Amino acid sequence: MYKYYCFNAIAECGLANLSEDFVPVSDAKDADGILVRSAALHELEFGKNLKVIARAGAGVNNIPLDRCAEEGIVVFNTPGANANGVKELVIAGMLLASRDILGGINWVQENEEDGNIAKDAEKAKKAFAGCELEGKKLGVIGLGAIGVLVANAAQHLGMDVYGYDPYLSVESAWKISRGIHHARTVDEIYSECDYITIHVPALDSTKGMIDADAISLMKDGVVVLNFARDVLVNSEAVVDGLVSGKIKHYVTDFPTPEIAGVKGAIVIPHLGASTAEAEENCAKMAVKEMRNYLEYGNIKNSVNYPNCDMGYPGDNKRITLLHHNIPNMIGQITGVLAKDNMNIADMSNKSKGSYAYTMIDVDSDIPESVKKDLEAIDGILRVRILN
Ligand SMILES: NC(=O)c1ccc[n+]([C@@H]2O[C@H](COP(=O)([O-])OP(=O)(O)OC[C@H]3O[C@@H](n4cnc5c(N)ncnc54)[C@H](O)[C@@H]3O)[C@@H](O)[C@H]2O)c1
Ligand SMILES: O=C(O)CC[C@@H](O)C(=O)O
Repeated sequence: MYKYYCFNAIAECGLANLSEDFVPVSDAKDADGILVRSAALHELEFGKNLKVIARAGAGVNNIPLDRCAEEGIVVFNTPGANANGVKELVIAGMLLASRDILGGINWVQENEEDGNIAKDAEKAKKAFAGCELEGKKLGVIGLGAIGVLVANAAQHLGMDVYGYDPYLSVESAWKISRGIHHARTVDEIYSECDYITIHVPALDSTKGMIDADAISLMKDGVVVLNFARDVLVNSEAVVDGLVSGKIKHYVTDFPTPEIAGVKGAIVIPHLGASTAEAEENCAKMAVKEMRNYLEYGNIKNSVNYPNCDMGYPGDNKRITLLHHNIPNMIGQITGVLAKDNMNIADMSNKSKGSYAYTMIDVDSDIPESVKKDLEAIDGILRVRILN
């Protein structure tokens, strides 16, 4: 029996994929697994039974990844599951910044009682005229699941698209349209583009990257779009840019007190992934990841441990070990099994940064003493016996 706790509303169609072996609990401290969207978990003290956190979404800056790794908690996210929803809102954001659609809609609402509204609209509309996207230069910073979709869609709209991503994955390279220009430096994006959209994770290396220096390189009247995270921009610099007119519009999915009321800011209440499709995709993927890990120990799409998948153990018994990525771990682990005369049928060991994961299938029952002996090895963070 596995206990799980949901920190946010997780789409029902995902939860429906949990078997009757999974029961919801009302206190996160009792859970084996946590499902979460954007709730901040940094201050949360984790229960000792917690083994997995599955983030139904892409960004994991709401989760203390290193503390989780040290406490033997595997954190997953759902790569790409909400990318299309965000892409569509970014395109909408570019249109809102190009045409004064919001101003026009407000004018109609303010004049709803006007019996001559049809005629008066024809006079008023010149105040809301804009420009087209076609032929304009778009810079996309970060060509992951979202950035690639935005770049390709913008190209289909006739934009001249530049992409910058020094860590481009092979998967993204396969997906990106041939016509997207490869920007070799981020400064090239800043200086060349009329629209700049950022799709990178919030990391120490990316926080505040749109600062006063970056903005000073941009064209006058640039449109900056941020559907990734508020902390990627220096708010003060963006507000200064809007006030001076250097930035024509700052379109963001992240309301903050600094930016919310500033003229030229188009602020959306974090709706990028709020589509039925995105919520369902994320919930299904997060539930699948949590289930596969709790039931079989398989890791796919973890952000703090390596991927490692040995499928279904069949008649074998499975031991899984989360540990530090240090020398002689395998020797010590197999030494414990050898002492108890256990035969290894299959095994896998993978590492990611400072952490590693070992899965071992044996063809006999596993005595409780083996678990204790394995836990006693220096550097072992969690041992599970999946009988
Ligand atoms: N508004 C929303 O609702 C919403 C929804 C999904 C994701 N997001 C945010 O968008 C971010 C991107 O999502 P994704 O699904 O595309 O993630 P992703 O991991 O698929 O892509 C991120 C890309 O950024 C690149 N990158 C990292 N550092 C970079 C740098 N310094 N310069 C340029 N590129 C860099 C990576 O190589 C990767 O290709 C997430 O981390 C999350 O914060 C927001
Ligand atoms: O869950 C959400 O609504 C937002 C998720 C989004 O910010 C993400 O990083 O995937």
